[in-house]
Amino acid sequence: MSTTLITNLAEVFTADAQHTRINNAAILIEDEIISWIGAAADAPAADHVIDAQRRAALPGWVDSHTHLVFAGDRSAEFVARMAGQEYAAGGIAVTTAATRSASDYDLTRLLLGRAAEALAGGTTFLETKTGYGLGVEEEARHARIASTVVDRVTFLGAHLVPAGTDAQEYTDLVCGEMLQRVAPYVHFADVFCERGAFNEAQSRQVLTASRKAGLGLRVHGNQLGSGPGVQLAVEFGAMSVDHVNYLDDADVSALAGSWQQWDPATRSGAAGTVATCLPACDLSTRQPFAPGRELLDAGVQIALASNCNPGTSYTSSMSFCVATAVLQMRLSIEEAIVAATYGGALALGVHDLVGSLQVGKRADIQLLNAPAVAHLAYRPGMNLTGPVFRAGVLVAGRL
Ligand SMILES: N=CN[C@@H](CCC(=O)O)C(=O)O
Ligand SMILES: [Zn+2]
Repeated sequence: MSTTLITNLAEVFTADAQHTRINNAAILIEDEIISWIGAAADAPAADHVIDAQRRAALPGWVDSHTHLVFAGDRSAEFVARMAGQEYAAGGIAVTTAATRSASDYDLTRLLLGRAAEALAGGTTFLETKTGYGLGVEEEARHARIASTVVDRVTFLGAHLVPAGTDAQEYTDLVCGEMLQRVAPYVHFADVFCERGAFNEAQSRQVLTASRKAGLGLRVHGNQLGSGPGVQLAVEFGAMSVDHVNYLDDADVSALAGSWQQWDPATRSGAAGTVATCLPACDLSTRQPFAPGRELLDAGVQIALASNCNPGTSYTSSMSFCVATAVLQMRLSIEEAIVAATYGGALALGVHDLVGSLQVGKRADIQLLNAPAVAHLAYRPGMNLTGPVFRAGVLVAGRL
């Protein structure tokens, strides 16, 4: 057993249930686990000592929603959108064509590069989705490649009905052979329940089959307009419903109802459906921000994620998402950090492992080149990520 003490921290924000903040602090790591946190003056001895030079520490980001297995470029679509064009689900087909023609080597190389960018930005736990294959062989290939790089993989065969294919036939394929082929590589299944993608009946079919296959469920819902996505997610006990831009009172009540058996003070009980807000996507598609403030006030557990993908949100910067959530969505800095760490972990069902700095949790820690975590929003657009530790090992940045 080896111990490492990170000391001389100006501030530690733990992202625990009480949003505990400790000034002049230190963190002790035993192998890959946090074994002690407290005032630096009281710190135990350790085999190795790291002087954090008055930096602030917080948990590594848990990015619970990305689409990183892709090739090609859609910057022209983005430029057209900035000139007034509306975002439509059909853009997915452009990336699908480019991704299908990329070799395993190229797709892996591209994915590794994106995962490294995320890590350098402080993301220590990463989910990604398939969904640019849209055929049995391609979806299985993308799932297999993703499973070699990221922490959790989500099957999103139900992203778009490929051109020239009958919607019902394609949904049957997703729920049958495709699901069977990807299942060994994935943890979750997702469906894009939206106008131009999958309707309520088709989404229901995908969720039913995926649940039967033993996968955790997620839904892309209420992104481009109001619709049945949120209600379906709650009805099926999905772990998250993501986007949530267009919610009515019944949607918010349904989400809040799903958390009734959860005690936020002890973070115990039966978890409901996390509402995942994607502020970088909202900006890039010129959609209204998801009502994160209202959801929190209603008692809903929320997550913030990057939704890094070539169509709607080509950034993996969780710091940018946190700053935007504070500046534009009226979350406090503590609420935004918790949503981007513990909230993401809850959405992925890994909250006992990562997402907060607590004794017994994996030592996924990012240090900021700043004395307080408030600088994440106070200095928006600045790259403040310093050394990043994953399972107690320095994996990015410099001491
Ligand atoms: N909304 C569906 N899927 C992605 C966008 C995919 C694309 O346009 O390529 C999203 O989460 O925004
Ligand atoms: Zn998405």
